[in-house]
Amino acid sequence: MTTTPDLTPWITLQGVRKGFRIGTETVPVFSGLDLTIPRGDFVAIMGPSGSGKSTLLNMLAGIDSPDGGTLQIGGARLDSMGESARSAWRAHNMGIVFQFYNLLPMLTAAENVELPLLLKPIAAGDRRARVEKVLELVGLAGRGRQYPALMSGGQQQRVGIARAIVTDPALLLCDEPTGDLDRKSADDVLDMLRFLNRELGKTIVMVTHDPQAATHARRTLHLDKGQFVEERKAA
Ligand SMILES: Nc1ncnc2c1ncn2[C@@H]1O[C@H](COP(=O)(O)OP(=O)(O)OP(=O)(O)O)[C@@H](O)[C@H]1O
Repeated sequence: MTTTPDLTPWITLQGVRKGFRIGTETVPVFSGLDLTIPRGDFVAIMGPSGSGKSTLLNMLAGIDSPDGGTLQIGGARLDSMGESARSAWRAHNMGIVFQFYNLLPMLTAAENVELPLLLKPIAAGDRRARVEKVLELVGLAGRGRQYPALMSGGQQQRVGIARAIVTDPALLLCDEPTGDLDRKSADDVLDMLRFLNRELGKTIVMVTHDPQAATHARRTLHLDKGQFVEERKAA
């Protein structure tokens, strides 16, 4: 079954302000950012260095909080939550895929994938079954005992994706997920993300510098000077 996003906004940013204090001054990054993303969408965020892509992703992840405005995901108002509520919310509702994988080198692929499940009341046998299932889903069946250092970049990123989806979150945030990969491995990872979006209905927000990576998304938003200046619907 191929899923299509319904058009009801699921992620909503309204008038979001965010700046960073440098010495006595606050340098604004966003002075009234609006954004809506429906559930089931796959959005690529592009923009020049320093335009605020990571700042946006950190706010969506609940790692950082807006200075003003509203940020809502599903029914949750992230802007009015405290830090610990945001991290609990994050653990239950989203997975994050990083540019440099962020795998722990002393753990096997399967142990890395298992980590987010350790925070949940799941029996060890069920945990391992779930890990095996997601490793299979990302094309790494039987590779669970391997250590990350012995895997290619593309395989390590697949482990990163497996770890991000093992708790079955509705939202995946991807920060330059192909930035460290050659074209072939990048395309494999992008096909994987597209599968997760189209077939499993995951909502995906992906920051990327790579225009070809962006073509895998349903739409691309260009961030410049604190605003989205262009929106292109994928064919
Ligand atoms: N912790 C911080 N303290 C001070 N300034 C910051 C901080 N984080 C980001 N900034 C500033 O905010 C602006 C946006 O940074 P951000 O990292 O979000 O941009 P970006 O679009 O992700 O850039 P890149 O493509 O280079 O990763 C930049 O001017 C940056 O210097």
